[in-house]
Amino acid sequence: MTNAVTYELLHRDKKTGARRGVIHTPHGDIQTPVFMPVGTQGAVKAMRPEQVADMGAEIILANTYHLYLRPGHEIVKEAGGLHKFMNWDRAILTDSGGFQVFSLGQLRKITEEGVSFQSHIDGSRHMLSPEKAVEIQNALGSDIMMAFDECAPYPADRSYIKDSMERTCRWLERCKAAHKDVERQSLFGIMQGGMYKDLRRESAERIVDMDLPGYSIGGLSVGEPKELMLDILDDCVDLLPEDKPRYLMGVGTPDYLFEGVERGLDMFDCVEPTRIARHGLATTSHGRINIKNAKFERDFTPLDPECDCYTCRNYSRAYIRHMMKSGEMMSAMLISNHNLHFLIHMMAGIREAIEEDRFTEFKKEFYEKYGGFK
Ligand SMILES: CNc1nc2c(CC[C@H]3O[C@@H](OC)[C@H](O)[C@@H]3O)c3nc(N)[nH]c(=O)c3cc2[nH]1
Ligand SMILES: [Zn+2]
Repeated sequence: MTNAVTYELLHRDKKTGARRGVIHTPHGDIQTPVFMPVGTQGAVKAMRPEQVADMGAEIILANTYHLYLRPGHEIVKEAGGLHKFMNWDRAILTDSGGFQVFSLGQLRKITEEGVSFQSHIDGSRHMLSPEKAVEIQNALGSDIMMAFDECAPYPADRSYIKDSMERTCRWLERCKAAHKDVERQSLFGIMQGGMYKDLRRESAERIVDMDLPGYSIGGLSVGEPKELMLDILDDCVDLLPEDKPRYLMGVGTPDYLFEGVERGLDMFDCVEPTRIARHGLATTSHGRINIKNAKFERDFTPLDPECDCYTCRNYSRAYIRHMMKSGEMMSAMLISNHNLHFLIHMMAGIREAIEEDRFTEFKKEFYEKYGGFK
């Protein structure tokens, strides 16, 4: 019985925890460390799949909660599955909806069975359970399925986090029991435990015991201070198996990516690159720029002079500013393309640096040019 998804460690940096690997999936290999563009509702916003593939993305995310509510997982299944439906033939990771249903606040009720909630679209009532989350992801046909978990809020007291983490472990047992075709899709477990290192250790022990093909660290990037997240990571990344992929959910911006890689994490996802693009913010080698700024009105240079993406090869800051100021969709298309390319390209640089045992130097060079992080 071979798992759909397997990990191969290729090289580890001599001075830090950074590691270089490959994740083998039924829809191709993923070079790690990897940044995964987010396509929550079945599209990476303002991007066509060919563009996302051309810039080197080997895996994208989609979301169980959103696709279940609209258009419905049965429709996606009838269409031949999510790869066919969205015209993406590389790897897909679907998040379980754990994060979404918990961020619905008052509109949801948690029981041992699962979470009942009101749709943010039309107010209709639904129940997401571990079994339901697995059924939906089976219908979507993603290569990596995330377990149904509770992404606990921050801050939260210890007793809440303990109960929540223990329930998430029980839900993981149920996800594992419900997922049958392990050769077609791999179920990843999610470590919870809030900001309590002992609860994180207990969560790690219990989920690693279930011997799943891969694991993620959840419950972070939920508003906690950066130092706190890094302190938690210092303690818990190595609790996850060395021979499996380690995914940090919802992270992040360039600085967090470097910090996560340095601690031995392999996979990252964040909506930021496309979300900030829609507000006119571009990530460049010399920090972030807000294209709406009047100083770009007659600036005929590219967003980032060191970037070779489609946007930077063909358009100026003045033009993109004009597109943004006149409300043209082209601004979101061009800046999203650049921001994603920037992160994908940055990760390629990180992979190369790890191979050549110069990750620390690469990180230092990047930080010196990029300047202070937001
Ligand atoms: C941003 N910070 C953050 N995101 C997180 C996500 C993904 C959000 C998912 O929601 C959408 O992005 C907001 C995308 O589809 C993404 O996969 C998480 N998902 C699960 N299942 N469990 C977690 O503990 C969790 C924690 C997160 N922290
Ligand atoms: Zn560019």
